[in-house]
Amino acid sequence: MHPTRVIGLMSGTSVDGIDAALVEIVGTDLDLKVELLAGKTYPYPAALREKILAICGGAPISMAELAAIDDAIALVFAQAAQNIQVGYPPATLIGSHGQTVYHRPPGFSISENSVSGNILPSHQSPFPYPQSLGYSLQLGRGALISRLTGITTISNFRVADIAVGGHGAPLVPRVDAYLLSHPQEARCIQNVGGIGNVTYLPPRRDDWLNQILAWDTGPGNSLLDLAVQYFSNGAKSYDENGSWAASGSPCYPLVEKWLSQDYFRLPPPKSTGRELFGVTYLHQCLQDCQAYQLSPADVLATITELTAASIVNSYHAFLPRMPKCLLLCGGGSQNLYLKHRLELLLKSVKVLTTDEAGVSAEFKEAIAFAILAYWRQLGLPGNLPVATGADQEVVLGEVHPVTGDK
Ligand SMILES: Nc1ncnc2c1ncn2[C@@H]1O[C@H](COP(=O)(O)OP(=O)(O)OP(=O)(O)O)[C@@H](O)[C@H]1O
Ligand SMILES: CC(=O)N[C@H]1[C@@H]2OC[C@@H](O2)[C@@H](O)[C@@H]1O[C@H](C)C(=O)O
Repeated sequence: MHPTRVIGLMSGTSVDGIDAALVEIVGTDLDLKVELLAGKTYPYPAALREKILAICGGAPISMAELAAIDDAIALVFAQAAQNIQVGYPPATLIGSHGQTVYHRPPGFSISENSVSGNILPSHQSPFPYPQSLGYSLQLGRGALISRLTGITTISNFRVADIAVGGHGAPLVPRVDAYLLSHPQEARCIQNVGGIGNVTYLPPRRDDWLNQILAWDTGPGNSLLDLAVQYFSNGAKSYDENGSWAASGSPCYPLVEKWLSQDYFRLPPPKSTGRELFGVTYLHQCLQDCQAYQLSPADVLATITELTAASIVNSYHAFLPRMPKCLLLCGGGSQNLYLKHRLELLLKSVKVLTTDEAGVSAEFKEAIAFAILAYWRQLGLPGNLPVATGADQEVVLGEVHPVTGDK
């Protein structure tokens, strides 16, 4: 069987840049195999990053600006796709996640969403209006990426799952299941990006697929990155290796207070984003810290502890049993202090990275969107209803074929 060469493109909630992965894929599920030929992160131009972070933080934006940013993002994504395949035979498919700028889990009605005036029709609608559907907006339109690269592009992966009642996130669990499950061992795959998310994989026997669990654990690096920027007056964007936090001490009463927040108690399926764990949340944390006269290093240690404890507590609360092993991925897997805290809190659970199980910890999400695009082309479902809360499996992604003239 000839492998299919696919490019996966992803920019996550850290908004640090575009992760691009050029992969070769064979098989479809238990026989799925993926080889990473090249992986690279292309930082966003500073002005574009600032604009995206402002929108994510709720800054008002005109429709004209939205259109311009949508295309600016598509352009840098297309450039990333062109660059990653230099020196290789061209890919035949791109899976582009785009940039999330807004995410609303299901369960809110339109009237709860800061829309002034009643915008719903006053007459009786012939349809039962799905008041509580989620909404998730990823910018960087696939049609433009396809046009610029000359490669069929799949984008907008989250909307089909949302339309059948799901959160549209996390979408990586089905990929985790086929790439990282183990025949005898229960594992957790923990991504620590801007937001953290876990996939629990029981040993691969009997009804294992139906026993997978997954959810967003809460903040990954989002609060930590914002705090580092604040304390360094913008000179640093993250706590490299966690060494700044490691020089302080966590304030446990504050960690306890923050952990009592509703999101952490909510049972899965659940998803979140910078709308909750963003600038406003950090300001509240900084205000709470004042009462304890914490140094910047102590604040960073306390926020890192929140990330670690929210992850571990959610396992105790929502998993049928603790896993044998935890495989970390995402940028936070390089934070040695966070890893150390997780090891201490998890006691007998082995903490490794997905690299040690053969899947790049840095590029796993980009690889996942290459696989989701490949499944889309084969007409195979990409979501895992137990992870997203959808009422059925669905094929994910909108196809933007190449139009002929480039
Ligand atoms: N050497 C390092 N030490 C500590 N933290 C690091 C290091 N390298 C990267 N990070 C952290 O990882 C973050 C980027 O992670 P990643 O690219 O996985 O996030 P993302 O994909 O944007 O987020 P998400 O998974 O939520 O969509 C950086 O913002 C930084 O906080
Ligand atoms: C709406 C959105 O972009 N969600 C991201 C975010 O970043 C991490 C976590 O929250 C996860 O649920 C999701 O991304 C990964 C790739 C996913 O869908 O599995």
